[in-house]
Amino acid sequence: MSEPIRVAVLGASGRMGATTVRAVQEADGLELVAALDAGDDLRSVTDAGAQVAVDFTVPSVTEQNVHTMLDAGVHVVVGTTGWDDASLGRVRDHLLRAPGVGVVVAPNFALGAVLAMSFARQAARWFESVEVVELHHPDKVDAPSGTARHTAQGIAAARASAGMGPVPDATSQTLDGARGADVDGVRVHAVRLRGLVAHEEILLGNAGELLTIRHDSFDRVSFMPGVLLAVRQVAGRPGLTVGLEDLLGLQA
Ligand SMILES: NC(=O)C1=CN([C@@H]2O[C@H](COP(=O)(O)OP(=O)(O)OC[C@H]3O[C@@H](n4cnc5c(N)ncnc54)[C@H](OP(=O)(O)O)[C@@H]3O)[C@@H](O)[C@H]2O)C=CC1
Ligand SMILES: O=C(O)C1=N[C@H](C(=O)O)C[C@H](O)C1
Repeated sequence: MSEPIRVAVLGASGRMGATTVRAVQEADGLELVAALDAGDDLRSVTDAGAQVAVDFTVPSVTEQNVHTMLDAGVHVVVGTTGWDDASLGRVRDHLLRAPGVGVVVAPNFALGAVLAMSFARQAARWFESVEVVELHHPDKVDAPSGTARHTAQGIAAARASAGMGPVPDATSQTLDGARGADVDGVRVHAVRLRGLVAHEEILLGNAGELLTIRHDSFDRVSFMPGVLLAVRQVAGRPGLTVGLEDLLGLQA
């Protein structure tokens, strides 16, 4: 039998970190060797001999955590949101100086959410109108969600490559925020409600018809199959992988 993959969890006391700690402890072929939270010294990741670090911390620290892990030669699976082209670019550059090391950054590890994004990209070129609504628990610190941004960016790219123009919208008088955020020309709306976990609706409209693609995470265990898949695959994927699509054999 092969040796288990040694895993560290960063943000281990948080909602996602605690769920990940349990999932790693229960998973075949994985061994939890470190569980860190705010204030802990990242050197304990390497002291514990971790091969893969999973980051579910906060947008303000996640990039620095990844650079520190890369300097230590540790593969990283990142679920924390807040990434943009600039921060991803800095990690890509850093990886040139860390040959053989892999980083997977995924805005959503729920298999249904990844499929919903893929379906939305597939549908995008056939619908004149599209808007994204994300709905989350009220303790979430960022809006719109990383998933909604990724969804909107994918839809916008699909529309652009199909040569489509802007989404029709005659709004000229509005209260600030009423039309949501503009992500590459796609309107994104964020709802925060006690009782929710993580949900997304993609609304695609044509004259006389509406296609709704909806995904619901009712429990954080929904993210764990994707997290464990990434932990198992990251060492075999040197460089930066953004999104789980490639790991699931879906078109990004
Ligand atoms: N990709 C995906 O599938 C998913 C991604 N997420 C994302 O994951 C992130 C975490 O979400 P969630 O678990 O709900 O948030 P929580 O606030 O519950 O957890 C974050 C944890 O990180 C800790 N933390 C803060 N700074 C550091 C640090 N420097 N080093 C180590 N730990 C630190 C926090 O400690 P303290 O509270 O003391 O500051 C807290 O325990 C968010 O960005 C969220 O959007 C969430 C769900 C799924
Ligand atoms: O904070 C959360 O809860 C979630 N965050 C991620 C995001 O911003 O997309 C993933 C999921 O939506 C849950």
